[in-house]
Amino acid sequence: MAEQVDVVVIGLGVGGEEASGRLAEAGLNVVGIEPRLVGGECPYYGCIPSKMMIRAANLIAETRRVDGMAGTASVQPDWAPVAQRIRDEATDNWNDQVAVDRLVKKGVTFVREHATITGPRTVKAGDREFEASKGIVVATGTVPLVPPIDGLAGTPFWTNQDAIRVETLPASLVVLGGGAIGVELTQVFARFGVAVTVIEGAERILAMEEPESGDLAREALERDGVTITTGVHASKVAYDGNEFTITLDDGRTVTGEKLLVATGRRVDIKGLGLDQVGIDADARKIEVDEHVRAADGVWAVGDVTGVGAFTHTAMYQANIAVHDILGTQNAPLARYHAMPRVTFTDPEIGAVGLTEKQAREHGLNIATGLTQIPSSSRGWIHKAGNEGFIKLVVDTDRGVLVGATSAGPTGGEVLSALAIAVHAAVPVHSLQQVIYAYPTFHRAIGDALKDL
Ligand SMILES: Cc1cc2nc3c(=O)[nH]c(=O)nc-3n(C[C@H](O)[C@H](O)[C@H](O)COP(=O)(O)OP(=O)(O)OC[C@H]3O[C@@H](n4cnc5c(N)ncnc54)[C@H](O)[C@@H]3O)c2cc1C
Ligand SMILES: NC(=O)c1ccc[n+]([C@@H]2O[C@H](COP(=O)([O-])OP(=O)(O)OC[C@H]3O[C@@H](n4cnc5c(N)ncnc54)[C@H](O)[C@@H]3O)[C@@H](O)[C@H]2O)c1
Repeated sequence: MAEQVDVVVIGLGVGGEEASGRLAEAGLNVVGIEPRLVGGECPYYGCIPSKMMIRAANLIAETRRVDGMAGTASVQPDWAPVAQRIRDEATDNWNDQVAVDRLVKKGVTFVREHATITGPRTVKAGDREFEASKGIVVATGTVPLVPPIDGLAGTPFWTNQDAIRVETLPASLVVLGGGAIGVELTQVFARFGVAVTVIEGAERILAMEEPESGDLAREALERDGVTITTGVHASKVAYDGNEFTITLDDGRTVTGEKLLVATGRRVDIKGLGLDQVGIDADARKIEVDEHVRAADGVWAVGDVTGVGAFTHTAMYQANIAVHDILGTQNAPLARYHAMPRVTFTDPEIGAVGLTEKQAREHGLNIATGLTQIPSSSRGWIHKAGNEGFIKLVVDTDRGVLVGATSAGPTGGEVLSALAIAVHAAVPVHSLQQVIYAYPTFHRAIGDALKDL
């Protein structure tokens, strides 16, 4: 017999953990189901450990900038403390007991099983079945997308999970895919002395961002000794027990001791039973409306919705689902026009809203403003490592920013002002009247506004 509850949350990554905890704290009877680690990809194999790696790699790069500016310094990179910190501080040796206890303390009934939807409002998990009077929240995230390249399957290639867990660095690494995961991890490993080659199928790395961002990231990675190949795909992969050989479309070959596949993510919802609630299980994502409702009695949050695969998006959507399920008056509605994202390379590349190309594709009349960080007062003072720029994309009919990129030593932080401007549609005329503190990196926003 099905156990009667209020809500069943399937998948306890960032989105599911937030939604289930909040609903239980609000007094609902909530079951959270997760076969792997409570917290999901971000704390164990994603954001947190990768940013710990980046912190370490950036310390090395900053130390190397001492010469000529503050004396002399040398650094002998050592991966051991990085691996140790990830094991001890970030992941508890990939043990989620603390997260499980935290969730249970909030009142969630935790079930460590794989869940399947068996009918409207019913979910099976192992030998238990639940009937959820209010409904089901699907928060099953994504898995690495592995392209069907001849020979690749069956080789011991890395995904992000292997790269995050690495204890001993290889001498050389080939990275397939120059998106967020590819470029962040490439820079880390290169700064620790690994010979890295990136193969990116698009014309630029960070292909979804402004072309200036891809160019900046490329220059930074090349300064770190990385070899980058763009505009070409891998057609064949071979592994001889010691080394990978990747054959490219144009006949060239690239070799490396390890191969990291970072070619995007895909939802894995085929066996979830979505057809039981009228959702297409063959779709590439679960479509949601402004309440993040996917069907009657079904909400979806996080990467599975295909709306920007970021932790902040999963949290944002979880909040909307929670309010909708609780029936809050004037509940918030999902709006994605000011979606922020930061690629944590050095320089950091933050962006919000539309790129210039996307804005033009939307049929908007556009003006852009661009300024270089090294030519700002603070950038000039900063000197070594000051590369970056601010680019603004303005809808000239409405007189508001619809997108912006902020790249530089604190690009992700400077982005905050631009994110608010895009989110709240602050008139450009008003942004031009702001007093930007001197000499900050964010004062360059004023310079970019003058360039419009
Ligand atoms: C290397 C890397 C670095 C990243 N860095 C950042 C960053 O700096 N900033 C940022 O914002 N984002 C970053 N991300 C993205 C971020 O990790 C994801 O957007 C976030 O984890 C999505 O949360 P989620 O809850 O949607 O899914 P997930 O975290 O993927 O969790 C989904 C959970 O659902 C479970 N599940 C799946 N199927 C079932 C089932 N049938 N039954 C029960 N449970 C199921 C899974 O086991 C999993 O634990 C990074 C990702 C990677 C890989
Ligand atoms: N700082 C952050 O917020 C952060 C960091 C890492 C990951 N993430 C999230 O994780 C998601 C997944 O990251 P990702 O880097 O795997 O995906 P991505 O979609 O960002 O980039 C994948 C890249 O691989 C390329 N590619 C695809 N197939 C290829 C092939 N066969 N050969 C060569 N290149 C190929 C694509 O052109 C693309 O540039 C991101 O979209 C992002 O949302 C966020």
